[in-house]
Amino acid sequence: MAVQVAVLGAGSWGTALANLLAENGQDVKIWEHNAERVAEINEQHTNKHYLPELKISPRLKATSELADALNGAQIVLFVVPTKAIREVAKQVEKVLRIQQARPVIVHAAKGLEQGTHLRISQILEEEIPAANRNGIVVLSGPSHAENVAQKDITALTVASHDVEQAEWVQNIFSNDYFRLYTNQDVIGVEMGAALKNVIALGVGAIHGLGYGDNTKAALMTRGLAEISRLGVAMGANPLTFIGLSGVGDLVVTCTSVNSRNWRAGNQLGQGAKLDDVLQNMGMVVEGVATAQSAHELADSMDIDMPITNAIYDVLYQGKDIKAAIAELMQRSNKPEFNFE
Ligand SMILES: NC(=O)C1=CN([C@@H]2O[C@H](COP(=O)(O)OP(=O)(O)OC[C@H]3O[C@@H](n4cnc5c(N)ncnc54)[C@H](OP(=O)(O)O)[C@@H]3O)[C@@H](O)[C@H]2O)C=CC1
Ligand SMILES: O=C(CO)COP(=O)(O)O
Repeated sequence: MAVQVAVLGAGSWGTALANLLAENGQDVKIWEHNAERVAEINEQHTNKHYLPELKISPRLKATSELADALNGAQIVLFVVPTKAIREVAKQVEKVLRIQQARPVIVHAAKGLEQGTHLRISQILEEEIPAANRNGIVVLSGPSHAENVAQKDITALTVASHDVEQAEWVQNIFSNDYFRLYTNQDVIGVEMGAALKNVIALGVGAIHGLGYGDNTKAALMTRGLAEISRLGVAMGANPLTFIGLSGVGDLVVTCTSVNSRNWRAGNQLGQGAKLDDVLQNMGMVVEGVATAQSAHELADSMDIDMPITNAIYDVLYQGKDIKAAIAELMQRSNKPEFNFE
């Protein structure tokens, strides 16, 4: 039987996921605050701004009324940028309370909240009381919306403390090009997802500056080392960082022109100003805000994250990228691993 799903956010990823679910035979309503985009999805079956190539399934219905999207939904899938999660969750909570509903909450966002440094599932836990949610599940992993829209074979992680719930969501999303693996390490999955965006900004920047493959491999590998360091200190399982939501997502984001984070970094490396880059992107570049959260979090926990800190300095302190690279290279010599 079809499962009723409310998808919140008709950006690139929300549209790709909602369309996939509709094509899987689920009953999907996508909520979008922009009424013109709602009309475009319902009447033209397109979303030209975010996914210009996609022909959207006529099974997918869009609405600008949150209560309409949530009415009867068994799954509520949050796919708005990190900075909008709390605000949208507050609106959802009000509606679920009136509807006396208790859906499974799933999110596919990748970031850490600015100020609080919270992971997305923690924000959702704070804003939606247990009486109005039947667990929280995280969808993550190497998955550019553009590739999923083209039905490229894609493998992801679906994470929840409750393995049965993760398996239920796994079955609802799975098809012949979209394969999901369950994982109970919610902290590791969310931390890998958030922090790889910062490293992708750095890899884009060194590409823009003309550095070669050795430099990119070094940055990605040492980037993963510090992502794992912070993640493990927060309670993650180190193995998660060699999985799809760790190295998998780091690789796809650091090597693809589809990545907004990589593209933003590339433009910065070529000398563009951050404000101009963000304004011209027309889509969210999560790594910029996450660089600040990760820098502050690592500082407060006394975790060494030299690459993330260097990227923070470039983005927020106006440091020259070449000077930041030189400082990284002048650090004292170290062993690769500190085996206990
Ligand atoms: N794109 C991708 O390939 C992937 C993205 N992700 C993650 O998914 C999340 C969403 O990204 P993505 O879809 O790419 O982002 P986009 O920038 O493509 O789209 C964002 C969507 O959220 C909406 N939105 C923004 N702010 C609000 C708000 N306050 N209230 C309601 N709606 C809002 C936007 O509406 P409007 O257009 O009106 O501003 C738009 O529909 C991010 O955390 C990203 O890291 C994860 C995997 C893949
Ligand atoms: O998370 C993503 C791919 O897995 C998308 O990355 P960008 O936000 O950099 O486009």
